[in-house]
Amino acid sequence: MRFERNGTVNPVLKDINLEVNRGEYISLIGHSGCGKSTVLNIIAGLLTASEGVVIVDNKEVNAPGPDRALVFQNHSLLPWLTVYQNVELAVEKIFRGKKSKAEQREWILYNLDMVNMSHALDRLPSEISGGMKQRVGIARALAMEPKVLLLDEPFGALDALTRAHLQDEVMRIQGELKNTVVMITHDVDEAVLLSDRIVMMTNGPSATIGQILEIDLPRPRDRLALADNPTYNHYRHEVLSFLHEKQRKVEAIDKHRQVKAKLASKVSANA
Ligand SMILES: Nc1ncnc2c1ncn2[C@@H]1O[C@H](COP(=O)(O)OP(=O)(O)OP(=O)(O)O)[C@@H](O)[C@H]1O
Repeated sequence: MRFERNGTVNPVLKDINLEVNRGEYISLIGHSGCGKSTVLNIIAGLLTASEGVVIVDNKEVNAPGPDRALVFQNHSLLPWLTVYQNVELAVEKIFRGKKSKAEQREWILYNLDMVNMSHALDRLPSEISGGMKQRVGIARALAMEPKVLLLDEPFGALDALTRAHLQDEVMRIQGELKNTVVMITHDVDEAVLLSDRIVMMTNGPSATIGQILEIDLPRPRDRLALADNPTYNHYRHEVLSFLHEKQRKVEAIDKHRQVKAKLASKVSANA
């Protein structure tokens, strides 16, 4: 993937080749700016790859579609609609002519119940907490019955307790519905806890997949029990060492640049 701005070409991603199985939970992890959101936006059809294609269910996709629902870090609810109406909007769009009004209502309630939001159906987004907004965003995405759920740091803006609670809910829902999920995260514990595979990306420019780690931990997973589990800690260590090794490289390159710049300034001062 290349971005062009003011006549300058910026190569962001290169050779991203990833096959995701149906029902699999994949996390993308990598340093800030390496291109994770770009990958997700290409899958969502919001960006078109400079080269290559995205295939979902044997079909090439190059525009947004209801088969791929995206949930952002900053909950994107419409502020003038209630919790119920926010989900209703998506459900009406997808199921118009396919489900009756009563069936649609049942489906909206079912999905809001799934994320434990049945108690706040008539509240506006401004009247609920950040974690609750994120739940509604997830319910709205699930209600679209997407083939692929795309989560862009869905828990990033939440406090630790709410984050843990919502992670558990997403794990439970995914266990029930067997959604295919691609999630961006910066949180190593979150990646290990939730994923079947962790895709670790190298630093940009021309970022690519550096390593893929398979997380072979039985489900359902319990965060407390896993804290003392040596296999869990091994996976955690693998991801941390990947990220730190890459980080060291960045620092090494920066140092190299600093040294070069210092030398250059000395040379020009002596000239
Ligand atoms: N529309 C765009 N036009 C030009 N450059 C872009 C555009 N979108 C992203 N970039 C650049 O592409 C690179 C990757 O950005 P991206 O947002 O995908 O990274 P990221 O890994 O998701 O970062 P973060 O973890 O900080 O959210 C960055 O250098 C960014 O500045």
